Amino acid sequence: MTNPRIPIPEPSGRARAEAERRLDGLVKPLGALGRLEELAAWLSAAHDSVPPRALDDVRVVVFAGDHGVAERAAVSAYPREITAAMVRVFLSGVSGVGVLADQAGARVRVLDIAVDGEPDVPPEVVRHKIRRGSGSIDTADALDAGEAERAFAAGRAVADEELDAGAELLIPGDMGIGNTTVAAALVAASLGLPAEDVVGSGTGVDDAGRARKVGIVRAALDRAGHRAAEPFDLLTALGSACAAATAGFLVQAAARRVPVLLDGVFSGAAALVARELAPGAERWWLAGHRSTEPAQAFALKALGLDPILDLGLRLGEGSGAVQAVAVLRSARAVLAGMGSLADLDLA
Ligand SMILES: O=C(O)c1ccc[n+]([C@@H]2O[C@H](COP(=O)([O-])O)[C@@H](O)[C@H]2O)c1
Ligand SMILES: Cc1cc2nc[nH]c2cc1C
Repeated sequence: MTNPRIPIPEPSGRARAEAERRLDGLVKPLGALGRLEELAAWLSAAHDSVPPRALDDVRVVVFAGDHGVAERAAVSAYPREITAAMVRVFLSGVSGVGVLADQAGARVRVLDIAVDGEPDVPPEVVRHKIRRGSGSIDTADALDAGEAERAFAAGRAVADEELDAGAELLIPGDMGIGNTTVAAALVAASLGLPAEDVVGSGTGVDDAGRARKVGIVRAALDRAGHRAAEPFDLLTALGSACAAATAGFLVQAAARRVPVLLDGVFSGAAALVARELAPGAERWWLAGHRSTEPAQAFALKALGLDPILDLGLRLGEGSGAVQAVAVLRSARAVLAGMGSLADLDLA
């Protein structure tokens, strides 16, 4: 299978340099606004504008799906039926990300990409559905031939829908019991790491549960770790329809010059694979927060991304990233509103 590289534009180096020059002249000691200054320059480069434009229209898309590993072994602290039930919770507006998105003035859309079942939801929620569940990666491929490409294209189409409707910042959310096992396998295969190093406790499994997850990831790597060189083959073997759709979503935002705030371990793993399909796309992504999952730390390090927030979150759904929106807006406000050192009346 060939790897169709997707061209990604570069953020503006000119705007970044201009932002850095202006930040140095603001009414504060040099560098005193720390990471906010770096984010202000980053956003200026993305928008090719100093100050950058306001981020009024922020959208979270939650990609929901089931994973075969959760059926075969107790890899999660919760039953797989939670995935379908949570789709209804997202629709009712009382999910964690729903409440936190309200605080940020962001919208939340949920899509059933691969929930195992036919939930009673409006047709638009299943419009991009690829399949019911994904294969158990330790014993079989997650996806059938062609499904990774179809899910990736669906993710791109979803990003296009949101961007055409006016989105100025995209956040990928995830919902899927068992998905931290799949994310760990993708990161381990991509980076050549052993299962023990990447597996975490997900929704809160105990030591025995974590040991079971390590065993599953090890078996998955033994079975198909050698297929990591080709991104669609990797997604087919060790990923899921949601991972492929999330990767497409991330790539399309970058292709259209729109910033993304990555969330936890699942979007981190998808981003690692997405970068292989679209080198340079990572320049349009920020890491919204640090999750408790070790695989996320490895993925972000490999992508050269440093999390904005570190709140000990492990919810997924886009819940950490959406809280970083306030920080990005603050970074922009500094450039847009602060006075200059040169105007101080020191007499
Ligand atoms: O975002 C994270 O890093 C994260 C860490 C732990 C758990 N989660 C969420 O919990 C689910 C996966 O956990 P598990 O234990 O079922 O693999 C899935 O719905 C994720 O959104 C998410
Ligand atoms: C209730 C619940 C909500 C979630 N949201 C994301 N992952 C989740 C896992 C569980 C168990």
